[in-house]
Amino acid sequence: MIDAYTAADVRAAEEPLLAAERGFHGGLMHRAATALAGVVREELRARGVRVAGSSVVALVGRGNNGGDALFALAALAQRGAAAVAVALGPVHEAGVGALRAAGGRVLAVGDDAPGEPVWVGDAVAEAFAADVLMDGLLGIGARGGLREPAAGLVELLTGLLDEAGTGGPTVIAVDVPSGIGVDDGALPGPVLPADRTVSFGVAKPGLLLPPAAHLAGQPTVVDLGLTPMLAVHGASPAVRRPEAADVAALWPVPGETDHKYSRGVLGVLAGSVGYPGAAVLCVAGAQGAGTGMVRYLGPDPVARAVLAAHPEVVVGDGRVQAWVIGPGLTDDRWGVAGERVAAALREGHPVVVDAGALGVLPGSAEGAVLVPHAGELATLLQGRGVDVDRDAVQAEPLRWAREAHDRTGAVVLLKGAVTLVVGAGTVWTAADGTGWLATAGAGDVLAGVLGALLAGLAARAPGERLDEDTVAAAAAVAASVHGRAAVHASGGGPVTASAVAAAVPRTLANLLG
Ligand SMILES: NC(=O)C1=CN([C@@H]2O[C@H](COP(=O)(O)OP(=O)(O)OC[C@H]3O[C@@H](n4cnc5c(N)ncnc54)[C@H](O)[C@@H]3O)[C@@H](O)[C@H]2O)[C@@H](O)CC1
Ligand SMILES: [K+]
Repeated sequence: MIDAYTAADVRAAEEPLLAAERGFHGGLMHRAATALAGVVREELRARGVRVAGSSVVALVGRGNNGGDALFALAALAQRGAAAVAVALGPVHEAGVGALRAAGGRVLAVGDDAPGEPVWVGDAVAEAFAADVLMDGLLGIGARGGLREPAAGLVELLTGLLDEAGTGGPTVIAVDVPSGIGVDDGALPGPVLPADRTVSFGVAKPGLLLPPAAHLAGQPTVVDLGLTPMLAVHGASPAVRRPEAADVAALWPVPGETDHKYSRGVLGVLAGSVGYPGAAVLCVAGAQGAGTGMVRYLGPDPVARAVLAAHPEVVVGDGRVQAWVIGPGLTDDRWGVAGERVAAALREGHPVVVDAGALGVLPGSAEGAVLVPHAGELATLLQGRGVDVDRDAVQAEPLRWAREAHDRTGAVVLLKGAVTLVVGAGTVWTAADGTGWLATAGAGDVLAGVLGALLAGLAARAPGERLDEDTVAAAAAVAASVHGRAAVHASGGGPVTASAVAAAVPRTLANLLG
């Protein structure tokens, strides 16, 4: 599990350690900088460049984030790298001293920065020509986005990096990409996109939350010994992302005495004469995820298509442990869908609600998991009197997913390259897919996978309602499996929703094996 804690929790955990350090050389900043320098060396190796003779540049801001970057540069200079700090104001004095003592250079952008004064264009050129570029402008002490002159410099560099494609330096963000909303993943101003973020102690929410997560690259968490202090403070993770072991831990694996009913029966109310494929794909996702049985409800021609693809499906009503309601329904069926959602919730069954059925939710949909994309979330909120559109949802997905949770009582899984799951407690994310997964029908498969997982979990606890955090965790785990299946099916190339569903059993076998 990647667990992310808010800046305030990290500070509260750090403070007693920093106070107790009293200038001890091997303290937190030394550890952070040593680990950071180690990651830079890894990235140099990955580029086929030796440390001695390499070029490493850091953009350095006024706080301890800049201090980390300066000490890491000093460590690299000691190993023979040409290490250059671009200071954008007054910076960590001891860090500058260490860098200079190790033979590194300091360039100054702005009157109040130490070092050789340079024109911003020259600083950009120096940074762009490096093998590795560290972003140490702002860390967890950031208030709002980058200000000038850092903002302008980052905009120029981002433009150059965009044009360069895969050329240009490997960018490593120090703790967080500078200028992101550390706790909410917002982007209040320009941010340098990183290939990798080295986060100290624990991950920060902004590394896992869209839109900032898209600029953080691969997160690497360096253990600084903070975890016991976080526990002492009673801090709990603000955002979590399941990893392979967490998928395996939650996924219900059949035992010797299990039968189809004890493994979970999923009801699927999906598909229409206009969109029969949505039903077929949803059922394919559920079957791939290993549900005990699927009961399908829908128009005859669609039922025939479902049976043709999946002869093991039972058509018609009956006992189920969970529902998927909505994929591919046309408006003539929304009324039926709304009644079925309300009935399932009354009976205490988890319900995955998608597409058209999102518009016919009961006043309180507690117990449901809504699985909209950004446009559907905007429509759902508009229907409840909120003035918001798709672009606003994409700019602040956490805010609007939370708004939808607050207004409906349901767990909200907001689909995207980074999937967000918001319930009353911890926020969950998943980001295991590929860009190729943005294809028609992929959402129907996800609904089926999640429905199957919820049916399996509900079958394990007969007569009990699944608690909200379990449902939210299941939603993130299903999104992770769906993304991983897409990666398997894709092999780096295009992928269809059918191929994603077909890859789910293999993906689960790898995860559970
Ligand atoms: N204190 C330590 O020894 C440790 C610090 N760590 C590092 O320290 C960082 C936190 O250090 P700080 O608390 O100094 O915070 P930052 O390094 O994030 O810097 C905050 C400073 O920048 C200024 N600032 C805030 N918002 C700004 C904005 N939008 N534009 C321009 N300037 C702005 C403020 O004046 C503040 O002094 C962490 O992110 C991490 O990198 C970690 O290495 C762990 C140990
Ligand atoms: K940073």
